[in-house]
Order: sequence, then C-alpha cells, then structure tokens
Amino acid sequence: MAEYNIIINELAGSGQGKVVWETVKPLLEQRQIAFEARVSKYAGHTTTLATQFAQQQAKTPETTTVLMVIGGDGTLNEAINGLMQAHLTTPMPLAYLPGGSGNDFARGLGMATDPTLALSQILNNMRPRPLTVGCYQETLRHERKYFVNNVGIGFDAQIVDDTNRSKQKGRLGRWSYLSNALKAFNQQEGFDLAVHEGRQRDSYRHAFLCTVSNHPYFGGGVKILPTADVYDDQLELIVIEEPHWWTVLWLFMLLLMGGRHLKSRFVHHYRAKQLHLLVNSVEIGQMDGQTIGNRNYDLYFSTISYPFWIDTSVQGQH
Ligand SMILES: Nc1ncnc2c1ncn2[C@@H]1O[C@H](COP(=O)(O)OP(=O)(O)OP(=O)(O)O)[C@@H](O)[C@H]1O
Repeated sequence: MAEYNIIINELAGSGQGKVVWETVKPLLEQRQIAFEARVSKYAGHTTTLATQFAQQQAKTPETTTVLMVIGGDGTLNEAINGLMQAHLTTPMPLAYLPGGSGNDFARGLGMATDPTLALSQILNNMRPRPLTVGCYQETLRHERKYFVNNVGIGFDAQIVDDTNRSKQKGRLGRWSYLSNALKAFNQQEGFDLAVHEGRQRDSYRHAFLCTVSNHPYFGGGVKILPTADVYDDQLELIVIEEPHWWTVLWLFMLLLMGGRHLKSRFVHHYRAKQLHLLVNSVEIGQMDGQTIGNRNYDLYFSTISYPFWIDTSVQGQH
C-alpha cells in the first residue's frame, strides 16, 4: 500500500501546476488515498519540503511512502535534490505529475501528460522502478547536484535565462524557447571547452552549445539527443562550435529529419557513464531549465539509479 507526500508548485507552467492539483485532489479523495500536501511557497522551497518529507517515518512498516511532485522539470529537480540531501539508506520513491510548460522529463520517460492518466500511472504502480538520474560534482564549489533532464553551458542556458526572465513563458509556452533562441543566438559567444571522456581529451576553442543530457529532449520537446535514454545508465553530451546562421538552419533541418544532425561535422556527440567538462571563462549555465549562474566550470558528471513510482505501461484510467 502506498501513501503520498505531495508537493505542489502552483506557479509552474504559468498556473498549470495549480490546475493539475485541482484536477487530481478530488480523485485522491474519492479513492480515499492517504496523502499530505504542501504548496511550494518560493523558489527552493520544494527542496526543503522534500528533505523534510523524506525524514518523516512511514506510518506502518507495510506502507510505502512516495513523494509526489506536481510542477515542471525545475520542481522535479528541486525534489530529487531534496530527497538526496536526506541521505536515506532506502531512498523514498518519487512520483511526478507534469504541470510545467516544458515537461521534458515526462516526454523522455514516455509518461502521460494528461493529469488524470498520469495520476493513474502513479496510483496503479506497484513497485519502485529505478530510473537514471544525472549527477555532477563541481570541484570549484564543492557541490553535488542531481538532474533529471540536462545540464547546459552556453546557448541553451542563455535561452533558459531569457525565457525565465521574460514573462513570455506563460503566454507562449514552448514557442517562447524559439523566440528566445534567436535572441540567445546573437548574445552567446564561443568559449573554450575541454571534454574528458576516459582517456580521450578533446578541446574546443569556440564551443557554443554544450549540453549533457539524460534523455532525448530539451527546450520543451526538441529531440536533440535521440539516442539518450533515461532507462540506461549513460549520459550523452552534444557540443556545437560557434555556427553561422545557415549552419544552424541546416542542423535544424537535419534534426527534424530524425536526428541526422548528430552525423554532421559541426556536431560532436559523446555517450558515456562519466564525463568531465572544463570551462575557464565565465559562462551561463542551466540545470533542468533553471539558471545556475554565470561562472567557470569544472564538472564531473556521472549517473545514479533512483526509484521512481510511475508505471508508464498503464494507458487507461482506472
Ligand atoms: N511559490 C513559488 N514562487 C516562486 N517560484 C517558485 C515557487 N515554487 C517553486 N518555484 C520555482 O519555480 C521554478 C520553475 O518551476 P518549474 O520548472 O517546475 O516550472 P516550469 O518552468 O513552468 O516548467 P518546465 O521546467 O517543465 O518548463 C522552480 O525552479 C522553482 O524553484
């Protein structure tokens, strides 16, 4: 039997988080599911709430306590980081109801985005299911962070920053990424990047886009790394050096043709369980759609396996 601790980011997806909660709350009550719900009150609050929930004891030994998060990818990111900060010997399973504007993790997982069906995929799940979560160790700041989607330095982080700043996100949804992409294209300059993968050492003088990903999607559905898979323990990295605008158009066309951009000579593609990235200039970075600031980077990437509580094979509402 499962009981649920629920964290809601009502502001995710410009209010979609609230809509999802208002849809599923009566369904939980109807089915007499045991739950305790808390609303995220400020950026970072979900992390604190997740740690607090993780530290509570389950009511009975037969009960599995699941943390259910309602929000977008940024909220899910805060939740996984909060759960990891609790250092539990048996990690608390994590469930997720997509309520953001991008919902790339749900897409990568193949879970439903319709709230009622997504709830069915959670309530009808019977056991924890391990999924891969990315992790980086930042040696300059001594920080360890976990991500469900991706970490990017440069172009994509610039888009994320512009998108989160401009209030466009609510009005334009995924298209806000596109309009901000044009702006970011003009703003972003090439930077020095070193990539270490095992014994291989590559350096790029004019890196423009550098994204480490746990699954294929970024920017609200762009299938940038088609072979990345949340069900295996590998990460994928894409590096593109400062391109001319016609190269961007060409790559975009190849991308639409089923991921053929990865074969282009302008694109560098890595697939590994561990990666080390070094950037010595001050560049903007993002993690799961949230800016991580302007700084230098010395990042060691790896993966962990984390128990999720979602059964994507459930396709009807029970
Ligand atoms: N009450 C709150 N007030 C302000 N910000 C909040 C609050 N609760 C959570 N947040 C912040 O909102 C940020 C954005 O949320 P989230 O990423 O989940 O939604 P989104 O950006 O609409 O979705 P997506 O990432 O899927 O596009 C989170 O990183 C979180 O820090």
